[in-house]
Amino acid sequence: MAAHNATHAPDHASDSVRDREIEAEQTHLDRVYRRLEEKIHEAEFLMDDAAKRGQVGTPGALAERDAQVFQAGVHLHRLNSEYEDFLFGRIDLLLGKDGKKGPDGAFTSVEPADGAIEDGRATIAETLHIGRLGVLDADYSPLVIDWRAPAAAPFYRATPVAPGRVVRRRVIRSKGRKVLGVEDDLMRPEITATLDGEELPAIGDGALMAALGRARSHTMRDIVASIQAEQDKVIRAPAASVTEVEGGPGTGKTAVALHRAAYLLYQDRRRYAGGILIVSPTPLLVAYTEGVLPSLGEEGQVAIRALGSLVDGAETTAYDSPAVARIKGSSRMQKLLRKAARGALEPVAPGARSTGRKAAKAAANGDGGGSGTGDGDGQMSLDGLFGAAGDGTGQDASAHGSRGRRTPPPPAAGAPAAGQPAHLRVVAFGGRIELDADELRAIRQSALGGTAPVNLLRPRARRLILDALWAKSGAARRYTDPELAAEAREGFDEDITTEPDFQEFLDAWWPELTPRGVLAAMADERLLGRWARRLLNPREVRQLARSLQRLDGGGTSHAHKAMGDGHGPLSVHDVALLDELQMILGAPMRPARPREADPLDHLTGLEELTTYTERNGGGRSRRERLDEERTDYAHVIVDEAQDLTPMQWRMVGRRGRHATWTVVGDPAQSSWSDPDEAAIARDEALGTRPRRRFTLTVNYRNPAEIAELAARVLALAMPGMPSPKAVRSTGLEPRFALTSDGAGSADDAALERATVAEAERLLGEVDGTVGVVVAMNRRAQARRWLAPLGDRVVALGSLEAKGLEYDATLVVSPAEIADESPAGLRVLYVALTRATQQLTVLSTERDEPDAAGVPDLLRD
Ligand SMILES: Nc1ncnc2c1ncn2[C@@H]1O[C@H](COP(=O)(O)OP(=O)(O)OP(=O)(O)O)[C@@H](O)[C@H]1O
Repeated sequence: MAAHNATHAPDHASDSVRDREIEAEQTHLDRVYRRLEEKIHEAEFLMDDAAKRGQVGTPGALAERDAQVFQAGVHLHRLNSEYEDFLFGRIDLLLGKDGKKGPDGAFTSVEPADGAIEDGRATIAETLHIGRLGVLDADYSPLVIDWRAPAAAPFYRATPVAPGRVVRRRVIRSKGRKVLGVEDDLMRPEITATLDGEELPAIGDGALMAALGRARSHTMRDIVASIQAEQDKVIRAPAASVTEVEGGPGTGKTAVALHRAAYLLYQDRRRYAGGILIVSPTPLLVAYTEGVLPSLGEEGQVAIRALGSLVDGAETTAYDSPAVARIKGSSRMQKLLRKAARGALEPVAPGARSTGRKAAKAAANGDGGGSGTGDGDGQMSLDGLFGAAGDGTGQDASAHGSRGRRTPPPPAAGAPAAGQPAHLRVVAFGGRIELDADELRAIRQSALGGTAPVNLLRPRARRLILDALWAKSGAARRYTDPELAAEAREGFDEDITTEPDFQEFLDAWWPELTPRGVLAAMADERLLGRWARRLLNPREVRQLARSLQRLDGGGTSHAHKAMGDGHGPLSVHDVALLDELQMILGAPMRPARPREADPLDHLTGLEELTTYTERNGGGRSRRERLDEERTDYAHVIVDEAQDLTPMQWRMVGRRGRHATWTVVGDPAQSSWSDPDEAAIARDEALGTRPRRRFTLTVNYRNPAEIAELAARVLALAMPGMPSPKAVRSTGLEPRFALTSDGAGSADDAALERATVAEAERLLGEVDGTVGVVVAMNRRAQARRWLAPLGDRVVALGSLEAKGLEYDATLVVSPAEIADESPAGLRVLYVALTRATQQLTVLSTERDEPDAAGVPDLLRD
């Protein structure tokens, strides 16, 4: 640890000393901005010059122009970005041991020279300013060191226990071009150091505490000014193979992951041109964190995607009930999907869909809609998509923006109107040749042999059909000369395949399958039962089929009708299934998209493979295209890794087959019920690459009072698991409230009154945000209750709270949250660790509160 162990002298510096120090930093910042302006002019000149070069027309000039425009463009963009605090740090250092300087102009040695301190006195030999980008003066002396450069590491790593050369670390707060204040930590408080003959003063109460005390908004801030030593080690860890980071709530895992992405790009921009993917559990967390990288000067090369949006065209926040999620996430689905993808081609006996249709009708009528309806097995809301019905709060518009809801289903690609043909009849050599149902089935089985992607087997099936027809025609016997036979066969094939009827037959008999179509076909309980034999039990088959009926636009008696359809709402877990199916089916051949023309092509008459214009063209941002196009990244960062299901690990693994990885998570916060199964899938995704493990131990989010309460649930959820150490305390104990005086009634009206009243109270207590966490199936209800309170209050289902934080949190009915799933206690632990300042727990009868209102689960 650095700052919270560091010594910041009591604020003894007088106002005049403080003003003088601020003024000195202002002078430096002015100098930095003057230099930045010069650099902007330089970059603009380069852009101009490059455009002229484009007209020269030789391949060399063209390539040079492209590289130059690209570099100058990136540079200009960075320089032009208005940073809130471009320059945020400073270190004052003793003379280095060997007196050598690095390429950034700073001394390289970490340890002070012998004799740098004598009789408790020392002279400052070097002062470095740290900022978001490195800036060199015209004489190449460092005006600002990039926070990621090796010379900046002591700013983060120095502690009073191991200060190295650092005597004083200063955090500078500025807005635009104005310095607002400074906060100092002394790393060697025992010595008297002088700079330019004057004693080095220490100002303020320390930077970390100042940063942690600030009110929270709806977006995360970067922590560049106060990264702590144990975090810095992770951020700067070499990118080889797999870096695993564990740590409790609030230890900065997400912050560290984001800063690591920026660090890796700085270290080796060329290597990571292949893109960095950050996988986040929810779109809420994506929205919360996506401002951090631009504030660190990095944007284009990093894609932050939620698990529900990793597959193009899918965008969902709807959750399956825990029982269904468990089935869909399990690695048993691999085999089942493979069977379904092959089975979906098979003809179906009439009436086979009746069960499915009945269930679909029930779902359409609202039965089993996710609000606690039993399925006859005595379980809670088994096949409901939590919140799938638009609740209209607008808090997560994408939640209900699943394409299927908003856009009409496209026509069924390749699906016949009247089901599968039972036989094939063609006319050749003046006679009829026929293949009956059994023969067709045998051909299909033979074509399907092996593991090749189903859609890519169609040409093989076509060939086998032609072989069978040719054999039946008896024509082969008529030709003894192989050359003549081959010629006749060619003519035969051509005659048959150019018949529109044959093409129609093929489209119907071997339609091009789509992932959504296959999922929709699995909504048929009878079919699913057949494919799931020995994989799922009958109850699981029923639960899964019912949940997939939402996808099914069907209602015909034939599975194929559903296959091009399936445009109903997806759940987050369906997305991993779609990705798996995409792999099983294989992408059919598509005609190449024509390349947009580069205007310079016309000038030069040359064809470039890619041009800067093209890479940045088409009116779409680089970021947008990165998001859309990439399925293989150079580095993959997985946040909240403890929550990935085995099927999600497979989906993410496919995006990092050649990548290095950073995987951050906390097993104590896992909402997945079978951690062992997930661990196997995680190992498969990460392969046998060597791993480096780090643990983060300090909780920067919760005050000690809240962390202590949460630790009680942790002890129940994972006995023996250590809690991270809270770094500050507010003196405010968590509050316990009841739905009505003493009784803790569970009726909805009483719960609404109590929830709204407490949220209002908390709004009055804090300047920033208030998060109200409820059980998943109360999500829509809570949003309605709280909508009138404005946008400082956010209502969240328990699974959505992951990774987020609020100044104050209200947790509604711990028992309801804990009872929701086998992982309920861990989900409750997540809910209790979201607050930076205040926490209220609201109990109902079900929580069995004691006289002080403390629910059973939270008592000592
Ligand atoms: N060194 C730091 N300086 C200032 N703030 C920090 C520091 N480290 C973490 N924080 C703050 O602590 C809070 C928690 O960080 P973060 O969300 O990254 O933790 P986490 O480990 O991902 O938590 P969870 O497991 O609950 O998702 C954030 O507000 C973050 O900005």
